[in-house]
Formats: sequence, structure tokens, C-alpha cells
Amino acid sequence: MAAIEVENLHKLFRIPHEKRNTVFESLTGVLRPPQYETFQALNGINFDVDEGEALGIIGENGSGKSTLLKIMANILRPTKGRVKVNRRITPFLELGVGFQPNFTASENVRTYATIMGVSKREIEDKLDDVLEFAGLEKFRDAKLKNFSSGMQVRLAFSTAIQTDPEILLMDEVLAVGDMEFQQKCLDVLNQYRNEGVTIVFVSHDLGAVRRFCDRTLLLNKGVQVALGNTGDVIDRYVYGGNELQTPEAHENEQVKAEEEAAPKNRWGDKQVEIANVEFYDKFGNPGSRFNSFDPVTIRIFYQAHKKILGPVFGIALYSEKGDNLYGTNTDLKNLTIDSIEGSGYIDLVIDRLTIFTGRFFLTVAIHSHDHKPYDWHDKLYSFDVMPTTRDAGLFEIPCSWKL
Ligand SMILES: Nc1ncnc2c1ncn2[C@@H]1O[C@H](COP(=O)(O)OP(=O)(O)OP(=O)(O)O)[C@@H](O)[C@H]1O
Repeated sequence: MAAIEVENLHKLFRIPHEKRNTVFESLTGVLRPPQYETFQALNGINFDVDEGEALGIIGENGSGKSTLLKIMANILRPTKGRVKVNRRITPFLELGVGFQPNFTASENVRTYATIMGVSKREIEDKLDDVLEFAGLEKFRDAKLKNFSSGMQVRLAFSTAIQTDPEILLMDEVLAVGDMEFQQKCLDVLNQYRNEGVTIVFVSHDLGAVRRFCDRTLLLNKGVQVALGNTGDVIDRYVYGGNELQTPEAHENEQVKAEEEAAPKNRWGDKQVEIANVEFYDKFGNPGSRFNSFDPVTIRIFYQAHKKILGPVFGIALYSEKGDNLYGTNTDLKNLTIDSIEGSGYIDLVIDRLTIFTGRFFLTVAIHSHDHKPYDWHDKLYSFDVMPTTRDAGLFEIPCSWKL
């Protein structure tokens, strides 16, 4: 039997449209029916979660992930359709709601655990463990109002795991806390998983979803875009098929970036012009989102208005903050180009993208051997990298531990 059955779920939010500020408006408004704008947050969602399964839910901001989880947790009612939950459910949503700022950490743990259904005796037995797990032993008698939001979520998470769940609903819990705490949370989740607890896991951390979830559901603007094997669904999200990343949208983004940047980000005598730059993913499709460690090809299209002898093509990669992370050119890679004329393209083939996560900007240039620019596009192109590793930092250094 499935632990959770979701059938044809719809959720329509009604947002009050009108503000009646004047006496006249209030008076006339009484006679008029109230007006609303509606927003379709979920549109026909269907899936089952098997017992003992870990299901991931991913999608852009606002795609309906939290709404779906809240309906599953019975915090929100669906407009249409139904959710059948066949086991005891423990929602790890809105963790820490109910915390009292004027209570100490220990007092809050006691109150919160009571709300979550843990008995008084159990709470007293486990209080030290909870505080230790949260890394807050020293703060047991400090008032919560002096805690950072990260400390509060750690405390809430540590308390919540003391319940004895059969189904766990988790929303972005791992977004809070440092790496060490996130790892501890994942360890607990893995332990639950091994014990056969059913888990629904919403996260923007695709690396964690990939490692943790058996199957994954992809939402886009409230619509179920894909459901299936986690690796395939993440690829679909990252590499397209998610509607939001159509080649046109990508093109428009680039055109916009160019318009906004021109003319100070483009210079050169234009004897050769950079006609376009495209990024290609491991499937050979154009896109601007890639998994770290995947292959990527950067294709530079040029238009040479006359025969150009010995041109040099180059790129430079920048972080969002503007740090220059990497640069290379055809000269440095010992590729001598005798001449070019008319239109054509050159590929920079990256076998393995060793940067971890973030948005990156690319400068593309064509210049002569003596560094006279023909066409220079300064940070005019961008792409996003999605994490697939738990290592920290910005890029991979190939290494291994030996004892
Ligand atoms: N109570 C509400 N009233 C009106 N609109 C709402 C309400 N709650 C959510 N929405 C809207 O529904 C859409 C889906 O929101 P939801 O929080 O489920 O998305 P999400 O995928 O969890 O996003 P994120 O990744 O940013 O948390 C959003 O456009 C949001 O503004």
C-alpha cells in the first residue's frame, strides 16, 4: 500500500483585489461583491509515495513545492482533488513556529516537543541530546530572542527529530545551518530511511536530492512536469524540458544582458566580429544551466569581414562578484589558426566542469597575436552551475585521502 496518495490536486489562492480606502469606496463596496484575483498554485498533481520511499520535490521558486507539502501536512486545504495519508505524518515544515522569544532554549524544547506529541518524561531524557545535536549546550539557559535564525532552526530541527515518525515531510531544512549541521541532518535522515520511514523532501540543493531521493517530482508553475528516477528528473530540470529554460528564453536573456551592457562591455575594431556564443550541454543541446562535473562546450560564432591572419580566440571566466577565475586562449593551448574569413565557429570543449555552484560570467574575445582586439565581449555571457558534490568551496581540486 502506498504511504501517501495524491490525486488530481489543485490549489487556487484567492488574493483580495481591491482596497477600499475612502468612505465612498467603503460605502459602495458594501453593495458590490468582494473582488479577488486568483492564482493557480497547483494544477492537477498526481502521484503516490511508496512506503519507505524517499521522494524529492524540486522546481523553481514559486513552483508550488511548499504549497503541495502544506496540503500533504493538512495545513492547507486543496481546492480540488485529495491527499490520502495512510501513516502517521510528521511535518518538518515551518520549524520553530510556536517558539517563544522570552523562553530559554530548554524551555522552548520542552514546549515544542510537547506540541509535537513527545511525552514529558521522554523530553527530559532527551533534552541534553537535543541541545548537543543543535550545538547549543552552552546556550541552554539563554533566551531565544538572543539566538540567530540559524540557531533557532537547529534547535527546532533537533527537537523535531525526537518524534517517532512514519512519514516525514521536510521543506528546505537543510538550507539552514553550516555544512557540519547539514551533514548531521542528512545522517539522521539516512538513519530514518534505513528504518523504513517514508520521506518527502523539498529542496533546492540538487546534490542532496540526488544522493538522497529514490524518485523525484519536478514542478513548474504548479504543473507536474516530470516524475521518476531522480537523476533523470534533475537532468530534465537542469538541462531543459522545464519550459522556463527554453532556447528562446535563454536567447532573450542574453540579448537583454547585451543590451544592458552595451556599449561599455564591447570593443574592438570589428574586422572580425563575435556573432554569437552558445553553451552546449552533455546532450548537445544549447542551454545556460549545467551540473558541476558535466561536460560543456562553449561555441564562439564569428564573422570575419576580410581575411584575418593568425587570430587568437580567448575566454575569461568570472564569478558573480567579478573575480577572475580562469582564462585561456588558443595561443596558450598551442592552437595556431593560420587565417579565418567569412563566418564560422570555434569550440572550447570542457570535458569536466570543475566549478561547484553559482552563476558565472564569461568574457569572449578575438584579438591579434599582438593583443589588438578585433572584438571583445566583456562578461556578456552567463551560465549557472548546479551542485553535485558535498565538497566545500568554489571549484574542485582533484585529490584523495591516503592513510
Ligand atoms: N497564501 C497564499 N496566498 C496567495 N498566494 C500564495 C499563498 N501561498 C503561496 N502562494 C503563491 O503560490 C505560489 C507557489 O508558492 P510555493 O511557496 O508553494 O512555491 P515554492 O515552490 O515552495 O517556492 P520556494 O522555492 O520559493 O519556496 C507562489 O507564486 C506563491 O506566491
